[in-house]
Amino acid sequence: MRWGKPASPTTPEVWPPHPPPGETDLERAVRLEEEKEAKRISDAIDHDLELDKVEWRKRKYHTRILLLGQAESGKSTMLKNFQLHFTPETFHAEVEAWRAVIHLNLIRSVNFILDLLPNSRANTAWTPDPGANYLARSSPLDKGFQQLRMRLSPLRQVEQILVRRLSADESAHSVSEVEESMPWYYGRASEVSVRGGSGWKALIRRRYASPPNIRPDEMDSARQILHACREDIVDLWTDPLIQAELKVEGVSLQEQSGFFLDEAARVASANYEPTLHDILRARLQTIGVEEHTMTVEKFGEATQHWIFYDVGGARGQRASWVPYFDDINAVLFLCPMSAFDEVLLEDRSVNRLADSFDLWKTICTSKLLAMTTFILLLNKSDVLKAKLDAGISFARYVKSYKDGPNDFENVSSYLKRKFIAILQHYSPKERQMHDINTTALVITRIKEAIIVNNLISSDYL
Ligand SMILES: Nc1nc2c(ncn2[C@@H]2O[C@H](COP(=O)(O)OP(=O)(O)OP(=O)(O)O)[C@@H](O)[C@H]2O)c(=O)[nH]1
Ligand SMILES: [Mg+2]
Repeated sequence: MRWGKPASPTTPEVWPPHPPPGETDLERAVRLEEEKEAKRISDAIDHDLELDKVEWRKRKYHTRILLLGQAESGKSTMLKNFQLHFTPETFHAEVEAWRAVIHLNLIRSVNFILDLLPNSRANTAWTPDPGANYLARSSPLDKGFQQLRMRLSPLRQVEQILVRRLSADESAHSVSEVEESMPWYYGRASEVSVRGGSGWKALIRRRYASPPNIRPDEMDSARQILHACREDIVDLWTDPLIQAELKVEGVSLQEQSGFFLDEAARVASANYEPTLHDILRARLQTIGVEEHTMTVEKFGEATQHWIFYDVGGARGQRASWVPYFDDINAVLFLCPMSAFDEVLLEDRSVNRLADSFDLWKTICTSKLLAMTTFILLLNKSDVLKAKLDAGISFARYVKSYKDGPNDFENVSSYLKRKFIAILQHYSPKERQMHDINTTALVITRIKEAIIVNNLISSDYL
Protein backbone atom coordinates (compact mmCIF):
# COMPACT_ATOMS: atom_id res chain seq x y z
CA MET A 1 0.00 0.00 0.00
CA ARG A 2 1.36 3.42 -0.99
CA TRP A 3 0.48 6.64 0.85
CA GLY A 4 0.29 10.26 -0.38
CA LYS A 5 1.69 9.77 -3.82
CA PRO A 6 0.36 12.37 -6.20
CA ALA A 7 -2.00 11.05 -8.82
CA SER A 8 -0.81 10.96 -12.36
CA PRO A 9 -2.77 10.39 -15.55
CA THR A 10 -1.15 6.96 -15.95
CA THR A 11 -1.81 5.84 -12.32
CA PRO A 12 -5.38 6.92 -11.59
CA GLU A 13 -5.80 4.24 -8.88
CA VAL A 14 -3.17 5.77 -6.52
CA TRP A 15 -4.46 6.16 -2.97
CA PRO A 16 -5.33 8.63 -1.48
CA PRO A 17 -6.64 10.50 -4.49
CA HIS A 18 -5.10 13.84 -5.25
CA PRO A 19 -7.24 16.62 -3.70
CA PRO A 20 -9.83 17.49 -6.30
CA PRO A 21 -9.58 21.00 -7.68
CA GLY A 22 -11.88 23.56 -6.01
CA GLU A 23 -12.37 21.40 -2.89
CA THR A 24 -14.40 23.20 -0.21
CA ASP A 25 -13.39 23.26 3.45
CA LEU A 26 -16.17 20.83 4.30
CA GLU A 27 -15.25 18.46 1.46
CA ARG A 28 -11.64 18.59 2.60
CA ALA A 29 -12.60 17.76 6.21
CA VAL A 30 -14.69 14.79 5.02
CA ARG A 31 -11.88 13.55 2.80
CA LEU A 32 -9.29 13.80 5.58
CA GLU A 33 -11.61 11.95 7.97
CA GLU A 34 -12.09 9.18 5.37
CA GLU A 35 -8.36 8.93 4.84
CA LYS A 36 -7.82 8.69 8.61
CA GLU A 37 -10.37 5.87 8.86
CA ALA A 38 -8.80 4.05 5.91
CA LYS A 39 -5.40 4.28 7.59
CA ARG A 40 -6.85 3.06 10.91
CA ILE A 41 -8.28 -0.03 9.20
CA SER A 42 -5.05 -0.63 7.35
CA ASP A 43 -3.03 -0.33 10.58
CA ALA A 44 -5.37 -2.72 12.35
CA ILE A 45 -4.85 -5.27 9.58
CA ASP A 46 -1.07 -4.82 9.79
CA HIS A 47 -1.26 -5.21 13.57
CA ASP A 48 -3.23 -8.47 13.24
CA LEU A 49 -0.68 -9.75 10.77
CA GLU A 50 2.09 -8.90 13.19
CA LEU A 51 0.28 -10.73 16.01
CA ASP A 52 -0.09 -13.76 13.76
CA LYS A 53 3.62 -13.65 13.12
CA VAL A 54 4.41 -13.46 16.85
CA GLU A 55 2.02 -16.33 17.53
CA TRP A 56 3.62 -18.30 14.73
CA ARG A 57 7.08 -17.59 16.17
CA LYS A 58 5.86 -18.69 19.59
CA ARG A 59 4.46 -21.89 18.16
CA LYS A 60 7.75 -22.44 16.43
CA TYR A 61 9.33 -22.84 19.88
CA HIS A 62 6.71 -25.36 20.93
CA THR A 63 7.68 -28.74 19.64
CA ARG A 64 4.96 -31.33 19.69
CA ILE A 65 5.92 -34.97 20.01
CA LEU A 66 3.35 -37.73 19.84
CA LEU A 67 4.18 -41.06 21.47
CA LEU A 68 2.48 -43.94 19.71
CA GLY A 69 2.48 -47.71 20.05
CA GLN A 70 0.35 -50.55 21.38
CA ALA A 71 -0.48 -50.98 25.07
CA GLU A 72 2.58 -51.81 27.18
CA SER A 73 4.96 -50.77 24.43
CA GLY A 74 6.72 -48.48 26.93
CA LYS A 75 5.37 -45.01 25.95
CA SER A 76 4.76 -43.79 29.50
CA THR A 77 8.08 -45.31 30.59
CA MET A 78 9.83 -43.32 27.86
CA LEU A 79 8.07 -40.23 29.15
CA LYS A 80 9.37 -40.93 32.65
CA ASN A 81 12.85 -41.06 31.10
CA PHE A 82 12.28 -37.67 29.47
CA GLN A 83 11.09 -36.20 32.77
CA LEU A 84 14.16 -37.53 34.49
CA HIS A 85 16.33 -35.93 31.82
CA PHE A 86 14.63 -32.52 31.57
CA THR A 87 12.82 -31.98 34.87
CA PRO A 88 14.46 -34.21 37.52
CA GLU A 89 13.01 -32.06 40.36
CA THR A 90 9.45 -32.70 39.17
CA PHE A 91 10.22 -36.36 38.77
CA HIS A 92 11.50 -36.66 42.33
CA ALA A 93 8.57 -34.63 43.69
CA GLU A 94 6.27 -37.29 42.28
CA VAL A 95 7.78 -40.18 44.25
CA GLU A 96 4.78 -40.19 46.63
CA ALA A 97 2.39 -40.75 43.77
CA TRP A 98 4.52 -43.51 42.28
CA ARG A 99 4.73 -45.25 45.65
CA ALA A 100 0.93 -45.54 45.61
CA VAL A 101 1.05 -47.03 42.10
CA ILE A 102 3.79 -49.51 43.08
CA HIS A 103 1.87 -50.55 46.21
CA LEU A 104 -1.23 -51.04 44.12
CA ASN A 105 0.76 -53.08 41.57
CA LEU A 106 1.97 -55.33 44.42
CA ILE A 107 -1.40 -55.65 46.17
CA ARG A 108 -3.19 -56.46 42.95
CA SER A 109 -0.72 -59.26 42.29
CA VAL A 110 -1.41 -60.68 45.76
CA ASN A 111 -5.19 -60.41 45.37
CA PHE A 112 -4.89 -61.93 41.90
CA ILE A 113 -3.24 -65.05 43.38
CA LEU A 114 -5.81 -65.24 46.19
CA ASP A 115 -8.64 -65.01 43.66
CA LEU A 116 -7.13 -67.45 41.22
CA LEU A 117 -6.09 -70.37 43.40
CA PRO A 118 -9.43 -71.57 44.80
CA ASN A 119 -10.75 -71.48 41.25
CA SER A 120 -7.87 -73.59 40.09
CA ARG A 121 -8.62 -76.24 42.71
CA ALA A 122 -12.32 -76.11 41.92
CA ASN A 123 -11.43 -77.00 38.36
CA THR A 124 -8.86 -79.68 39.10
CA ALA A 125 -8.66 -81.35 42.52
CA TRP A 126 -12.29 -80.59 43.40
CA THR A 127 -13.88 -82.28 40.44
CA PRO A 128 -17.63 -82.47 41.18
CA ASP A 129 -18.49 -85.87 42.61
CA PRO A 130 -22.12 -86.25 43.75
CA GLY A 131 -21.39 -88.71 46.58
CA ALA A 132 -18.30 -87.03 47.94
CA ASN A 133 -17.92 -85.24 51.25
CA TYR A 134 -16.33 -81.99 50.04
CA LEU A 135 -15.52 -80.72 53.52
CA ALA A 136 -13.44 -83.79 54.22
CA ARG A 137 -11.33 -83.28 51.09
CA SER A 138 -8.37 -81.02 51.26
CA SER A 139 -5.19 -80.52 49.28
CA PRO A 140 -1.89 -80.02 51.14
CA LEU A 141 -2.18 -76.37 50.13
CA ASP A 142 -5.55 -75.76 51.72
CA LYS A 143 -4.92 -75.26 55.43
CA GLY A 144 -1.98 -72.92 55.30
CA PHE A 145 -3.41 -71.20 52.25
CA GLN A 146 -6.75 -70.47 53.88
CA GLN A 147 -4.96 -69.01 56.90
CA LEU A 148 -2.83 -66.85 54.65
CA ARG A 149 -5.93 -65.74 52.79
CA MET A 150 -7.54 -64.65 56.05
CA ARG A 151 -4.49 -62.76 57.20
CA LEU A 152 -4.10 -61.06 53.82
CA SER A 153 -7.76 -60.05 53.56
CA PRO A 154 -7.12 -56.48 54.87
CA LEU A 155 -5.24 -55.88 51.62
CA ARG A 156 -8.63 -55.61 49.86
CA GLN A 157 -9.26 -52.51 51.93
CA VAL A 158 -5.80 -51.14 51.10
CA GLU A 159 -6.53 -51.75 47.42
CA GLN A 160 -9.74 -49.74 47.73
CA ILE A 161 -8.02 -46.86 49.50
CA LEU A 162 -5.29 -46.65 46.87
CA VAL A 163 -7.76 -46.88 44.00
CA ARG A 164 -9.83 -44.11 45.57
CA ARG A 165 -6.78 -41.91 45.95
CA LEU A 166 -5.61 -42.48 42.40
CA SER A 167 -8.99 -41.80 40.87
CA ALA A 168 -10.77 -39.50 43.31
CA ASP A 169 -10.65 -36.47 41.04
CA GLU A 170 -13.97 -35.72 39.34
CA SER A 171 -12.45 -35.94 35.89
CA ALA A 172 -10.90 -39.29 36.60
CA HIS A 173 -12.58 -42.62 36.06
CA SER A 174 -12.25 -45.07 38.86
CA VAL A 175 -10.31 -48.21 38.18
CA SER A 176 -13.45 -50.30 38.56
CA GLU A 177 -15.22 -48.17 35.93
CA VAL A 178 -12.33 -48.77 33.58
CA GLU A 179 -12.52 -52.47 34.30
CA GLU A 180 -16.20 -52.51 33.44
CA SER A 181 -15.59 -50.83 30.09
CA MET A 182 -12.66 -53.12 29.30
CA PRO A 183 -13.41 -56.62 30.57
CA TRP A 184 -10.13 -58.03 29.18
CA TYR A 185 -8.22 -55.75 31.49
CA TYR A 186 -9.08 -57.67 34.63
CA GLY A 187 -7.04 -60.67 33.51
CA ARG A 188 -3.96 -58.64 34.30
CA ALA A 189 -2.54 -59.25 37.77
CA SER A 190 -1.09 -55.88 38.64
CA GLU A 191 -2.81 -53.57 36.17
CA VAL A 192 -3.67 -50.08 37.42
CA SER A 193 -5.11 -47.31 35.31
CA VAL A 194 -5.99 -43.66 35.64
CA ARG A 195 -7.54 -41.39 33.05
CA GLY A 196 -5.11 -38.99 31.37
CA GLY A 197 -5.23 -35.40 32.60
CA SER A 198 -6.80 -36.39 35.91
CA GLY A 199 -3.92 -34.82 37.82
CA TRP A 200 -3.57 -37.92 39.99
CA LYS A 201 0.00 -37.10 41.02
CA ALA A 202 -0.98 -33.71 42.45
CA LEU A 203 -4.03 -35.31 44.02
CA ILE A 204 -1.95 -37.81 45.95
CA ARG A 205 0.48 -35.11 47.07
CA ARG A 206 -2.34 -32.89 48.28
CA ARG A 207 -4.24 -35.57 50.15
CA TYR A 208 -1.16 -37.11 51.60
CA ALA A 209 -0.10 -33.75 52.98
CA SER A 210 -3.08 -33.55 55.37
CA PRO A 211 -1.76 -33.14 58.97
CA PRO A 212 -1.50 -36.61 60.51
CA ASN A 213 -2.03 -35.39 64.10
CA ILE A 214 -5.43 -33.90 63.23
CA ARG A 215 -6.91 -36.62 61.02
CA PRO A 216 -4.81 -39.72 60.38
CA ASP A 217 -4.47 -39.95 56.67
CA GLU A 218 -5.90 -43.03 55.02
CA MET A 219 -2.67 -43.45 53.13
CA ASP A 220 -0.82 -43.92 56.41
CA SER A 221 -3.26 -46.65 57.47
CA ALA A 222 -2.85 -48.25 54.05
CA ARG A 223 0.92 -48.33 54.48
CA GLN A 224 0.62 -49.72 58.01
CA ILE A 225 -1.69 -52.52 56.91
CA LEU A 226 0.61 -53.34 54.02
CA HIS A 227 3.60 -53.40 56.34
CA ALA A 228 1.73 -55.72 58.74
CA CYS A 229 1.01 -58.10 55.83
CA ARG A 230 4.58 -58.02 54.57
CA GLU A 231 5.75 -61.42 55.84
CA ASP A 232 2.55 -63.14 54.74
CA ILE A 233 2.97 -61.72 51.23
CA VAL A 234 6.52 -63.11 51.13
CA ASP A 235 5.26 -66.48 52.45
CA LEU A 236 2.50 -66.57 49.84
CA TRP A 237 4.85 -65.82 46.97
CA THR A 238 7.67 -68.13 48.05
CA ASP A 239 5.49 -71.13 48.92
CA PRO A 240 6.55 -73.92 46.51
CA LEU A 241 3.01 -75.38 46.48
CA ILE A 242 1.52 -72.06 45.45
CA GLN A 243 4.21 -71.64 42.81
CA ALA A 244 3.32 -75.11 41.51
CA GLU A 245 -0.40 -74.22 41.38
CA LEU A 246 0.38 -71.04 39.44
CA LYS A 247 2.42 -73.08 36.99
CA VAL A 248 -0.48 -75.49 36.51
CA GLU A 249 -2.69 -72.47 35.79
CA GLY A 250 -0.15 -71.26 33.20
CA VAL A 251 0.26 -67.95 35.03
CA SER A 252 3.69 -66.33 34.97
CA LEU A 253 3.40 -63.16 37.01
CA GLN A 254 7.13 -62.46 36.62
CA GLU A 255 6.57 -61.71 32.95
CA GLN A 256 3.80 -59.19 33.58
CA SER A 257 4.30 -55.45 33.91
CA GLY A 258 4.24 -53.98 37.40
CA PHE A 259 5.66 -57.14 38.99
CA PHE A 260 6.99 -56.42 42.48
CA LEU A 261 6.36 -59.71 44.31
CA ASP A 262 10.06 -60.65 44.24
CA GLU A 263 10.74 -57.46 46.21
CA ALA A 264 7.69 -57.63 48.47
CA ALA A 265 9.67 -57.40 51.74
CA ARG A 266 11.29 -54.13 50.65
CA VAL A 267 8.28 -52.59 48.87
CA ALA A 268 5.84 -53.35 51.70
CA SER A 269 8.13 -52.08 54.45
CA ALA A 270 6.92 -49.09 56.49
CA ASN A 271 9.69 -46.76 55.33
CA TYR A 272 9.76 -47.83 51.69
CA GLU A 273 11.14 -45.18 49.32
CA PRO A 274 10.74 -46.11 45.65
CA THR A 275 14.02 -46.23 43.76
CA LEU A 276 14.39 -44.82 40.29
CA HIS A 277 14.36 -48.35 38.95
CA ASP A 278 11.09 -49.10 40.82
CA ILE A 279 9.42 -46.02 39.32
CA LEU A 280 10.51 -46.97 35.81
CA ARG A 281 9.09 -50.46 36.37
CA ALA A 282 5.79 -49.31 37.89
CA ARG A 283 2.84 -50.01 35.62
CA LEU A 284 0.07 -47.48 35.19
CA GLN A 285 -2.05 -47.94 32.10
CA THR A 286 -2.79 -44.71 30.22
CA ILE A 287 -6.43 -44.03 29.42
CA GLY A 288 -7.07 -41.12 27.05
CA VAL A 289 -4.25 -38.69 26.26
CA GLU A 290 -1.80 -37.18 28.75
CA GLU A 291 -0.06 -33.93 27.86
CA HIS A 292 3.33 -33.11 29.40
CA THR A 293 5.23 -29.92 28.69
CA MET A 294 8.96 -29.83 29.32
CA THR A 295 11.21 -26.83 29.00
CA VAL A 296 14.38 -27.45 27.12
CA GLU A 297 16.87 -24.74 28.07
CA LYS A 298 19.98 -23.71 26.23
CA PHE A 299 18.97 -25.25 22.96
CA GLY A 300 20.20 -22.86 20.30
CA GLU A 301 19.28 -19.32 21.28
CA ALA A 302 15.67 -19.67 22.33
CA THR A 303 14.03 -21.64 25.12
CA GLN A 304 12.18 -24.58 23.69
CA HIS A 305 9.01 -26.10 25.05
CA TRP A 306 8.52 -29.71 24.16
CA ILE A 307 4.99 -30.97 24.49
CA PHE A 308 4.69 -34.72 24.73
CA TYR A 309 1.36 -36.41 24.10
CA ASP A 310 1.27 -39.81 25.77
CA VAL A 311 -1.68 -41.83 24.54
CA GLY A 312 -3.38 -45.00 25.68
CA GLY A 313 -2.23 -47.76 23.32
CA ALA A 314 -4.98 -50.36 23.79
CA ARG A 315 -7.25 -50.88 20.79
CA GLY A 316 -10.23 -49.12 22.34
CA GLN A 317 -8.06 -46.03 22.90
CA ARG A 318 -6.70 -45.53 19.41
CA ALA A 319 -9.50 -43.42 17.92
CA SER A 320 -8.51 -40.63 20.30
CA TRP A 321 -5.07 -40.37 18.66
CA VAL A 322 -6.20 -38.86 15.36
CA PRO A 323 -6.95 -35.27 16.49
CA TYR A 324 -3.32 -35.11 17.61
CA PHE A 325 -1.95 -35.99 14.16
CA ASP A 326 -2.41 -32.40 13.09
CA ASP A 327 0.44 -30.03 13.85
CA ILE A 328 2.84 -32.64 15.24
CA ASN A 329 6.60 -32.24 14.76
CA ALA A 330 7.62 -35.79 15.48
CA VAL A 331 6.03 -39.16 16.10
CA LEU A 332 7.91 -41.43 18.47
CA PHE A 333 6.73 -44.95 17.70
CA LEU A 334 7.52 -47.72 20.16
CA CYS A 335 7.47 -51.41 19.39
CA PRO A 336 8.31 -53.95 22.09
CA MET A 337 10.45 -56.48 20.25
CA SER A 338 9.87 -59.03 22.99
CA ALA A 339 6.15 -59.27 22.16
CA PHE A 340 6.65 -61.69 19.24
CA ASP A 341 5.22 -64.63 21.21
CA GLU A 342 2.44 -62.68 22.97
CA VAL A 343 -1.16 -61.85 22.11
CA LEU A 344 -3.15 -58.66 22.65
CA LEU A 345 -5.04 -58.56 25.93
CA GLU A 346 -7.91 -56.87 24.08
CA ASP A 347 -8.09 -59.60 21.43
CA ARG A 348 -6.33 -62.84 22.18
CA SER A 349 -6.48 -63.91 18.53
CA VAL A 350 -4.00 -61.18 17.53
CA ASN A 351 -0.25 -61.53 17.90
CA ARG A 352 1.28 -58.40 19.47
CA LEU A 353 4.10 -58.07 16.95
CA ALA A 354 1.64 -58.39 14.05
CA ASP A 355 -0.45 -55.67 15.71
CA SER A 356 2.61 -53.39 15.93
CA PHE A 357 3.30 -53.89 12.22
CA ASP A 358 -0.34 -53.06 11.39
CA LEU A 359 -0.25 -49.98 13.57
CA TRP A 360 2.98 -48.78 11.96
CA LYS A 361 1.48 -49.36 8.51
CA THR A 362 -1.58 -47.26 9.39
CA ILE A 363 0.57 -44.44 10.71
CA CYS A 364 2.91 -44.49 7.71
CA THR A 365 -0.09 -44.36 5.36
CA SER A 366 -1.70 -41.37 7.12
CA LYS A 367 -1.73 -38.26 4.91
CA LEU A 368 -2.02 -36.06 8.02
CA LEU A 369 1.39 -37.32 9.10
CA ALA A 370 2.99 -37.17 5.65
CA MET A 371 5.33 -34.30 6.64
CA THR A 372 6.07 -35.56 10.16
CA THR A 373 9.42 -36.97 11.21
CA PHE A 374 9.17 -40.52 12.51
CA ILE A 375 11.39 -41.88 15.23
CA LEU A 376 11.20 -45.63 15.68
CA LEU A 377 12.17 -47.17 18.98
CA LEU A 378 12.41 -50.95 19.06
CA ASN A 379 12.52 -51.53 22.79
CA LYS A 380 12.31 -54.19 25.50
CA SER A 381 15.54 -55.58 24.07
CA ASP A 382 16.40 -57.03 27.50
CA VAL A 383 13.23 -59.15 27.47
CA LEU A 384 13.81 -60.17 23.84
CA LYS A 385 17.36 -61.32 24.69
CA ALA A 386 16.10 -63.29 27.70
CA LYS A 387 13.43 -65.01 25.61
CA LEU A 388 15.81 -65.95 22.78
CA ASP A 389 18.42 -67.16 25.30
CA ALA A 390 15.72 -69.29 26.94
CA GLY A 391 15.24 -71.00 23.57
CA ILE A 392 11.90 -69.47 22.53
CA SER A 393 11.96 -69.67 18.74
CA PHE A 394 11.32 -66.37 16.93
CA ALA A 395 10.68 -68.18 13.63
CA ARG A 396 7.92 -70.25 15.24
CA TYR A 397 5.86 -67.06 15.64
CA VAL A 398 7.18 -65.03 12.68
CA LYS A 399 6.96 -67.39 9.74
CA SER A 400 8.71 -65.03 7.31
CA TYR A 401 11.88 -65.26 9.44
CA LYS A 402 12.14 -68.86 8.14
CA ASP A 403 15.39 -70.44 9.37
CA GLY A 404 17.12 -67.22 10.50
CA PRO A 405 19.43 -67.54 13.55
CA ASN A 406 17.63 -67.29 16.88
CA ASP A 407 19.90 -64.59 18.31
CA PHE A 408 19.39 -60.97 19.31
CA GLU A 409 21.49 -59.31 16.57
CA ASN A 410 19.80 -61.14 13.72
CA VAL A 411 16.27 -60.91 15.10
CA SER A 412 16.53 -57.19 15.94
CA SER A 413 18.02 -56.28 12.57
CA TYR A 414 15.31 -58.33 10.84
CA LEU A 415 12.67 -56.33 12.75
CA LYS A 416 14.35 -53.04 11.85
CA ARG A 417 14.42 -53.99 8.14
CA LYS A 418 10.78 -54.95 8.26
CA PHE A 419 9.74 -51.60 9.80
CA ILE A 420 11.81 -49.65 7.26
CA ALA A 421 10.31 -51.65 4.38
CA ILE A 422 6.77 -50.84 5.57
CA LEU A 423 7.68 -47.15 5.94
CA GLN A 424 9.12 -46.98 2.43
CA HIS A 425 6.22 -48.82 0.90
CA TYR A 426 3.35 -47.02 2.63
CA SER A 427 4.51 -43.42 3.15
CA PRO A 428 2.68 -41.00 0.82
CA LYS A 429 6.00 -39.23 0.20
CA GLU A 430 9.61 -39.72 1.17
CA ARG A 431 9.98 -38.99 4.86
CA GLN A 432 12.51 -38.56 7.64
CA MET A 433 12.88 -41.59 9.87
CA HIS A 434 15.39 -42.41 12.58
CA ASP A 435 15.63 -45.67 14.40
CA ILE A 436 17.21 -45.53 17.82
CA ASN A 437 17.57 -47.53 20.97
CA THR A 438 18.29 -45.15 23.83
CA THR A 439 16.57 -42.15 25.43
CA ALA A 440 19.61 -39.94 24.81
CA LEU A 441 19.44 -40.75 21.12
CA VAL A 442 15.69 -40.04 21.05
CA ILE A 443 16.41 -36.57 22.44
CA THR A 444 19.16 -35.94 19.88
CA ARG A 445 16.91 -37.05 17.04
CA ILE A 446 14.04 -34.85 18.23
CA LYS A 447 16.40 -31.87 18.32
CA GLU A 448 17.51 -32.64 14.78
CA ALA A 449 13.89 -33.02 13.73
CA ILE A 450 13.07 -29.61 15.24
CA ILE A 451 15.86 -27.94 13.31
CA VAL A 452 14.70 -29.54 10.09
CA ASN A 453 11.04 -28.71 10.79
CA ASN A 454 11.85 -25.11 11.66
CA LEU A 455 13.81 -24.71 8.49
CA ILE A 456 10.99 -26.24 6.49
CA SER A 457 8.41 -23.91 8.04
CA SER A 458 10.73 -20.94 7.46
CA ASP A 459 10.87 -21.82 3.75
CA TYR A 460 14.63 -22.25 3.93
CA LEU A 461 14.46 -25.83 2.77
N1 LIG B 1 11.98 -55.05 30.78
C1 LIG B 1 11.57 -53.92 30.22
N2 LIG B 1 10.41 -53.39 30.62
C2 LIG B 1 10.03 -52.24 30.06
C3 LIG B 1 10.77 -51.57 29.05
N3 LIG B 1 10.10 -50.45 28.68
C4 LIG B 1 8.97 -50.44 29.42
N4 LIG B 1 8.93 -51.51 30.26
C5 LIG B 1 7.87 -51.88 31.21
O1 LIG B 1 6.70 -52.17 30.48
C6 LIG B 1 5.56 -51.81 31.24
C7 LIG B 1 4.56 -51.08 30.36
O2 LIG B 1 5.10 -49.85 29.97
P1 LIG B 1 4.23 -48.52 29.84
O3 LIG B 1 5.25 -47.45 29.62
O4 LIG B 1 3.28 -48.38 30.93
O5 LIG B 1 3.46 -48.86 28.48
P2 LIG B 1 2.51 -47.90 27.62
O6 LIG B 1 2.97 -48.01 26.21
O7 LIG B 1 2.49 -46.53 28.21
O8 LIG B 1 1.12 -48.63 27.78
P3 LIG B 1 -0.38 -47.98 27.70
O9 LIG B 1 -0.42 -46.84 28.64
O10 LIG B 1 -1.27 -49.12 28.09
O11 LIG B 1 -0.58 -47.58 26.27
C8 LIG B 1 6.05 -50.99 32.43
O12 LIG B 1 5.91 -51.77 33.59
C9 LIG B 1 7.51 -50.73 32.14
O13 LIG B 1 8.29 -50.74 33.29
C10 LIG B 1 12.01 -52.16 28.65
O14 LIG B 1 12.73 -51.67 27.77
N5 LIG B 1 12.35 -53.34 29.26
MG1 LIG C 1 0.98 -45.42 29.06
